Amino acid sequence: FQRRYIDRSRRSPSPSADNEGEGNGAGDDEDNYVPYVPVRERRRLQLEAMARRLHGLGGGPGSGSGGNSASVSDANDSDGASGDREADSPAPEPNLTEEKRQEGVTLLEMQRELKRKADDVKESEHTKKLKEEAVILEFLSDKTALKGVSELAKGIQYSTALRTGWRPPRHIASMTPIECRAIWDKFKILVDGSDPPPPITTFEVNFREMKLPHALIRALSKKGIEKPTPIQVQGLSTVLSGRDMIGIAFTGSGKTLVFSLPLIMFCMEQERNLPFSRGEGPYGLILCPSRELARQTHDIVRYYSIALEMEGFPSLKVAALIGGVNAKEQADSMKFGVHIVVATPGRLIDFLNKKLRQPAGVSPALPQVCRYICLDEADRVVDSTFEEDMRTIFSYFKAQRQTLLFSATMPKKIQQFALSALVDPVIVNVGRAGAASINVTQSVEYAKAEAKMPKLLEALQKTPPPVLIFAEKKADVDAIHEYLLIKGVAAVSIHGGKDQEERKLSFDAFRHGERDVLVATDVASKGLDFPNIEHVINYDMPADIENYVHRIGRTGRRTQRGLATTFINRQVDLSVLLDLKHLLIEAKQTVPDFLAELSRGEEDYVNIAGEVGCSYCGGLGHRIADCPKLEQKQRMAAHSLAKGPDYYHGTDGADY
Ligand SMILES: Nc1ncnc2c1ncn2[C@@H]1O[C@H](COP(=O)(O)OP(=O)(O)OP(=O)(O)O)[C@@H](O)[C@H]1O
Repeated sequence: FQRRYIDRSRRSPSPSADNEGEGNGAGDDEDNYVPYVPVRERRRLQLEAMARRLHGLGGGPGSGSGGNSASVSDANDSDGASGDREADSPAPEPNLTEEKRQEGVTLLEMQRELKRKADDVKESEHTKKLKEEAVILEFLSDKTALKGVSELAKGIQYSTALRTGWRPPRHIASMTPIECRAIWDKFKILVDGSDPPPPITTFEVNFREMKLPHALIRALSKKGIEKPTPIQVQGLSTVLSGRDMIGIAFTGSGKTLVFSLPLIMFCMEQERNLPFSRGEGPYGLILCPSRELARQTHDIVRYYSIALEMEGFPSLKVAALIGGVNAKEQADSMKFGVHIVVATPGRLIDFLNKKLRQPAGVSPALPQVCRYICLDEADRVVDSTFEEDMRTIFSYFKAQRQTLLFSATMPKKIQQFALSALVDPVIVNVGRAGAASINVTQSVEYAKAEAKMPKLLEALQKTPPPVLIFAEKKADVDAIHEYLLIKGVAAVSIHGGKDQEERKLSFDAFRHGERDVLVATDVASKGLDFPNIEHVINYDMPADIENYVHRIGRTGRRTQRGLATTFINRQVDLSVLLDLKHLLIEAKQTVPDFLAELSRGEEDYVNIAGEVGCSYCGGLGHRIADCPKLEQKQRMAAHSLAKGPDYYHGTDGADY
C-alpha cells in the first residue's frame, strides 16, 4: 500500500523513501543488496565505533568511560530530526577526532558541535523555504483590490473602521490589556489587530454586558443559548463595535450568530431612525457558498428578527437571492425595501448585472446603500466562485462598509486575498484555521472500491440515526441512495444535479427526522446545522482536506460529541492522505497503521518556524510548493482560458 503511494508521488522520492520503496529496484541486482539499517541503530553503531577509536587511542580528558557514556546518552536524548541528520552526515575522520582530542575537545563537545552545525543548516533551509513560499503567495495574489469601482477610480482608501452606536459597558470598556488577555487565554482565543474591542463573557439578561435587548436574549434562550461560545465572546463585541473581522473557529462553534445578531441590531437602529421605503436596501448582505446554507441562514435571521418584532421592535425585511428558485419572485420580495439579503454569489451577480428582470422601483445596483457584508464559509465562497466574482460583487459598493469573513478553514491565501477589502481588521482565531472539531471522533478505514457498499451498511450499525453520508461524485450519491433504499434504509439524497424542489424536499425530510440518512455531495458539507447528527460517513476522501474538516463538522456540534468514519484506498492522492494523517495527529486521534506508515519525509517541514502546513489550502501534510490543489487549479485555469469563463460554473462547488 505504502509503496504504491510512494510510486505515485509527483515529488521525487526522498533517499529514505527510496530505501523503503525498494520494490522498484528490488531484484534488479541482488548482489548489490544492502540490508536497511534503521537510523537509530546506525547512529548507535557510529557512536560505538567512535568510542572504540577513542579507547584505542589510550583515553584522555573526556574519553574515559564517564565521557563516553555521556556522549552516547546525549546523542540518544537528542530529537529524531537532528539525529537523522547526524547519522546521515559522514562520521568525523579518525585523524580529525584525534586532532580535536589533542586540542582537549571532549567527545560530548564534538557531538554538540555537530548538532549545532546540523541545526544551522536546517534553520537556513527553513528560512529559504519560507522566503520561497512568500514569493509563491505573492505571485498568486492578484493585485486588483477588492473594492468598489468608484473607490478605485477616485483612489479612495479607508483607514479607520466604521463607527456604530454600540459601546461596551463601562466596566468592560475599562478592562486593562492584562485583564483582556486573561480572558483570551481562558477561552483559548487568539486576537490580532490594532486596539481590539474587549471580550464579553456573558449575554447578560439586564442589558449590561452585550447590551442586547431582552427579547433577543429570550429568543436565544428558547434555542438553549445561554452563554456565549469563545468566538462569540470576542466576535460579538468586535462586530458590534463596527470593526472589520476575520473570524476563524471550529465547525459548530456558533459563528453564525456573531454576524447575524449585530446585523439585526444595526438594521433595527436604521429602521427606527429612518424607515426603509420602496426599493431601498439592503443594509446588509450575507453571502453563502450553497443554496441550502443560504436558506438556513435566512431562516435564522428571520427567526431572531421576528422574535424582536413580536416584542414591539420594527419589522425587518429579510430576502433570499438563491439560485434554482424563481428569480422574479425573489426580486418581487424586495420590491418594498429590504434590510437584509442572504444570497449565493451566482444569483447575486445575475441580479447585479441586470440579467434578471427587476420590478419597477427595485434598485438595480443592490449594494449601493449596503453597509455590511459578510462572507460565511468565506474560503469556500471565494474558492468556489473565484476571486473574479468577488471583485464583481465588491465593485458595486459605493461607500465604506463593514466587511466580515467567517470560516472554520481559512488558508493564508484567502486571508491575504481579503485584506484589500478590510479596513483595520481584527482577526479572531479559536483553534488553528483548518483544525477539525475536537468533539468528533475520527475513524479511518481501508476499503477497496468494491467493498465500500457492504462496509457502508456495517458503518451504519455503529450509531443510531441521523447519519450523513458524503460522496464526491453525483453518480456515487445516486448509487448509494439506491443501494440504501434497496436495503430498506430510509434515505434521501441531494446533489447539484437535482432540481431545487427535490433538494428542498430531501433536505427538509432529513432535518425534520422523517428520514434517517442523507446522502450528499459537498453541497451539504459547509455550514449546515442539522440537529444531533450522530455519525458522518465519508464514502470517499474529499479531494481537499478542508472539505473533510467541513464534512465531519456536521456532527459534534455545540458541545455534543460525534463520530466520523472515512473510507480510504489507494485511489486517494498521497498528499491528501498525508494531510489527513497530520490532521488526525493534531486532533489526537488514532492514526491507523497503514496511514502512519505513509511518509515522504514531510515531518521535517510540516512546521517551519511556527508556520504550519500549506498556505494555499491549509493542508498539514505538505507546503504550498507541493500543493495538489494549487496544481489542479492552475491546470483548470489553463483549460478555462481555452474554453471560456463559464467553464467552472455549474459544478457542485459553485452552487449557484
Ligand atoms: N452560545 C451558544 N450556546 C449554545 N449553542 C449555541 C450557541 N451559539 C450557537 N449555538 C448553536 O450551535 C449550533 C452551531 O452554530 P453555527 O451553525 O453558528 O456554527 P458554525 O460555527 O457556523 O459552524 P460551521 O463552521 O459548521 O458553519 C447551532 O445550532 C446554534 O444554534
